[in-house]
Amino acid sequence: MTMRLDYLSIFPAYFDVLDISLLGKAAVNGLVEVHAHDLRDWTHDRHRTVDDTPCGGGAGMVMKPDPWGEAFDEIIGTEPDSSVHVIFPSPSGAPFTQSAAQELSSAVRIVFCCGRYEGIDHRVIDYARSMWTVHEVSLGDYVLNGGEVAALAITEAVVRLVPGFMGNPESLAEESFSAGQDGLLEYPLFTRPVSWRGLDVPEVLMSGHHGRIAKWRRDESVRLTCERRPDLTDSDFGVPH
Ligand SMILES: OB(O)c1ccc2cc[nH]c2c1
Repeated sequence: MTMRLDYLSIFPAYFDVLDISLLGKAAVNGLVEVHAHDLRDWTHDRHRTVDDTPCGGGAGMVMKPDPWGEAFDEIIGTEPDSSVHVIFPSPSGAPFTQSAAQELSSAVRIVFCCGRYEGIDHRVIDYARSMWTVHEVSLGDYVLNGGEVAALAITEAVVRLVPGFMGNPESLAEESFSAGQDGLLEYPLFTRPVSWRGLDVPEVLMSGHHGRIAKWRRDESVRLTCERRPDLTDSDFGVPH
């Protein structure tokens, strides 16, 4: 199954980067198909206008609905289809999570709508909700200048989970937030040399004792999660003794 990814933006060149690294390889292997579109291609005036002043007043400009609607008609179609996932990155969106990435990794089509200015006329999102499966998502409690960087981050989080993408899928099981880690943060990692600038690899990791190593790793995951992400912990994790 090939996952089709579409990106609607006034800066489509942001997505040229998807031709490199693993994502580029996935495209070559037919796992994903990437299409970036310039929203201004669906404007009809000399200045290729995509924005206008906000109704009700206020600072900045709002993206007009018309170009979005015409782009939707051409790129996605005019018939409802719940299998199409339309993602609007937004500071006011729901937090994007690893479980959301996992769910989206089985999608056949994902369309990223990258806003700019103060945002997109809300009727565009309402219309999209009437037609497709819509996700308004935020990467965190900070504001970017547009949706493109968020779309790239979400793309990477999703595509790396597509079956066949990662050479060694086992590595996914032990990552932060993965089910195999019970949603905990990943433990600290070490490799050779064993001693480096007076800093040594923890002895337990060189012991060859798999049970002790597993316990050390679990304890470290719990400690780090309790310290850095108490929001992810619950009574089951407790605090390592
Ligand atoms: O922080 B964000 O993810 C984000 C997303 C979309 C727009 C549109 C204008 N500023 C934006 C910020």
